[in-house]
Amino acid sequence: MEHPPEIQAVIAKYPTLKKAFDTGVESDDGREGALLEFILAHPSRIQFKTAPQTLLDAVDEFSFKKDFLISVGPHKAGVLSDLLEKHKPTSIIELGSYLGYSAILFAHTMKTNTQNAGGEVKDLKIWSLEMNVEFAGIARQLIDLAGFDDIIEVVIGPAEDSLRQLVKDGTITNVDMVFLDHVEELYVQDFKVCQELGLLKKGTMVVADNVLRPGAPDYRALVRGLKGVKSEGIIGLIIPGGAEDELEVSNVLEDLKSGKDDTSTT
Ligand SMILES: C[S@@+](CC[C@H](N)C(=O)[O-])C[C@H]1O[C@@H](n2cnc3c(N)ncnc32)[C@H](O)[C@@H]1O
Repeated sequence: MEHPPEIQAVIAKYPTLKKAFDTGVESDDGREGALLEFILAHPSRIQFKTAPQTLLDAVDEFSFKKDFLISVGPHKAGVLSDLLEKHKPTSIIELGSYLGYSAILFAHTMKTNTQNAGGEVKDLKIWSLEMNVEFAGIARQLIDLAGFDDIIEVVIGPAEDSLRQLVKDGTITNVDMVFLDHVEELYVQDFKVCQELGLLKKGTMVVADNVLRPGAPDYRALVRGLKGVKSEGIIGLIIPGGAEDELEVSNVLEDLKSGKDDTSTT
């Protein structure tokens, strides 16, 4: 397939992006199983539990050398770690686990922050919601290899159903952070589900990935127009390739009403 010169230059520099540019396919074509095999045979594997960053580095290495992965990747990982260090969440709901990269990043950062502050690691919790059973299975294996199976629970099913069930059975009553990283078209709907379930309280931080690429303009307009929410975009790069994207970081300043149809704006 013939691409414009700027795309050809990107592909020449980052060959693992070729398939995505040629076919539009970025996941679910066998690469996830190949990643698991790569990780299980990786020379750093004996360090994964003692130094979980080595596992994330190995996933990034696969994305650079073997096949592109739709994980947040190393640049956005830095942005997210900084946010966690500032906000210090102890409970997180993530919509879209994929292979567990961001969940492992969150667990590692939260655990390090908590230990540095003399807090209790046993109080940390991440619910990572994933509807693809194969991806969820690989995520659980990587989470186990990184030693975070006590902190991260991968919940299989469509995010909306899992959110409703977790709240209904009393597993979740409130969270410090929501990470939206599943499908941009569902950000508005699932943000409203979190609101309806009473999860968006004063102090909650909601972070949404990919608001520029592929883009979530409706979501951005919603959170920026909501009374009681302070929202801004932070630049994050898609790696490999270096394409500029933004994460929308929304801090809830007052409890958002849990009325189902409440969409009150400033
Ligand atoms: C971009 S990936 C998530 C990447 C992950 N957060 C990371 O950085 O490692 C999006 C994931 O959301 C999942 N997904 C898509 N729609 C979903 C839904 N409605 N509920 C739960 N998961 C969904 C996809 O199967 C895919 O694994």
